[in-house]
Amino acid sequence: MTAPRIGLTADLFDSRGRPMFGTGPLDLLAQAGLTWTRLPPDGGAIDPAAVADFDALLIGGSRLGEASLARDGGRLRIVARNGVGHDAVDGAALARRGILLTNSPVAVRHPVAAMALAFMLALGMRLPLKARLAREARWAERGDFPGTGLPGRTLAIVGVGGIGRELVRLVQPFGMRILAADPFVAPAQLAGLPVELMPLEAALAQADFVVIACLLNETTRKLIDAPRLALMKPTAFLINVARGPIVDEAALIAALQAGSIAGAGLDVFEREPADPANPLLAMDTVIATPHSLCWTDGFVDGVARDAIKGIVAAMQGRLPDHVVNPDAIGHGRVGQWLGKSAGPA
Ligand SMILES: NC(=O)C1=CN([C@@H]2O[C@H](COP(=O)(O)OP(=O)(O)OC[C@H]3O[C@@H](n4cnc5c(N)ncnc54)[C@H](O)[C@@H]3O)[C@@H](O)[C@H]2O)C=CC1
Ligand SMILES: O=C(O)C(=O)COP(=O)(O)O
Repeated sequence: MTAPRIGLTADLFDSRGRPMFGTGPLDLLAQAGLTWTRLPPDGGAIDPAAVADFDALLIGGSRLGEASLARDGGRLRIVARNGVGHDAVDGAALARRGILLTNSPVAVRHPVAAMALAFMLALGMRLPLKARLAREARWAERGDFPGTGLPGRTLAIVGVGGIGRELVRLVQPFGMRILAADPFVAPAQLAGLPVELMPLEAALAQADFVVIACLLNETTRKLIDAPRLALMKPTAFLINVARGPIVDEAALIAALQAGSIAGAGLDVFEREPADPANPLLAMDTVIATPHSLCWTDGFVDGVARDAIKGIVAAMQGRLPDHVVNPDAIGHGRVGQWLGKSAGPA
């Protein structure tokens, strides 16, 4: 039996070639006698060779669809998403071959909700503009730009899953009214939370701050389109911490240019990396960050630890936590390795 091979996608490394989560999470592999390999840059989609030759993959934002599975030889046990959103991975195609797909939903909650709150505070206080006034010695103008405080204002959260509910908890001290639009959340999940569940349109029309925190799928693609943006107040801010394609970007640009909404906080874009010519990047009313504002120490370490624990479990013949394509579990391929270690390191 050959030593198990574990591949890490190239986008999990920083610009100097170091794992972006430091070495701590990788120690979990070493402690289990497992070694890892950095995969070559994949141009955005997992190379079929990675599926042919590896027992486990830890993946950042790379796409993995049927094309990536062309050389599957039956060896790959698990694809672990280093994050929670798995819209770029075809979990059903993996399940058909008996390959587990896992994600890391726990460690993301606080940092991503905190990122949404950071956008709310920074947009409301006009932080980038005020920082520029100081840098350019324009103190005389500081009274020209009153901000928007959070107390007494209305927050609408689109998607009250793990991140959305953490945001509800985080904004408690600010005394906001909190609306939620989520057709699929179980009422029990909102029990005890001071949230008014309502249709999206009603929430958009009343909100001063709208935070997108739902997943991307075919029901949420362009969910925030021109007619829905038109429902928002001209004083309201839109914040997207989830996935770019949930918002119709051309419609958002038009709404900002027309002043029909006050501003936007965007960590995610329809196309990533965002085109440098994207007008959103040049607007004074927009704070844009490169899909990484929440990458604090706790986020990068915690997410990678959870994902790597899943890989260790599968390599040791155990079912990992947070399997997002449970249909894979009944497949004969899983039956062949369950209870069996992937082999000596
Ligand atoms: N910018 C970043 O770095 C990060 C972005 N994310 C994104 O945040 C998303 C949410 O993460 P979690 O809260 O952990 O996921 P989750 O699965 O716990 O919650 C997603 C929520 O969206 C809701 N939803 C589904 N369809 C909807 C619709 N049509 N309208 C409104 N709500 C709808 C679901 O019912 C669920 O409550 C992830 O899927 C990911 O795309 C997550 C982590 C980091
Ligand atoms: O967890 C997610 O869905 C994220 O977007 C964060 O993970 P990433 O930064 O894409 O590796």
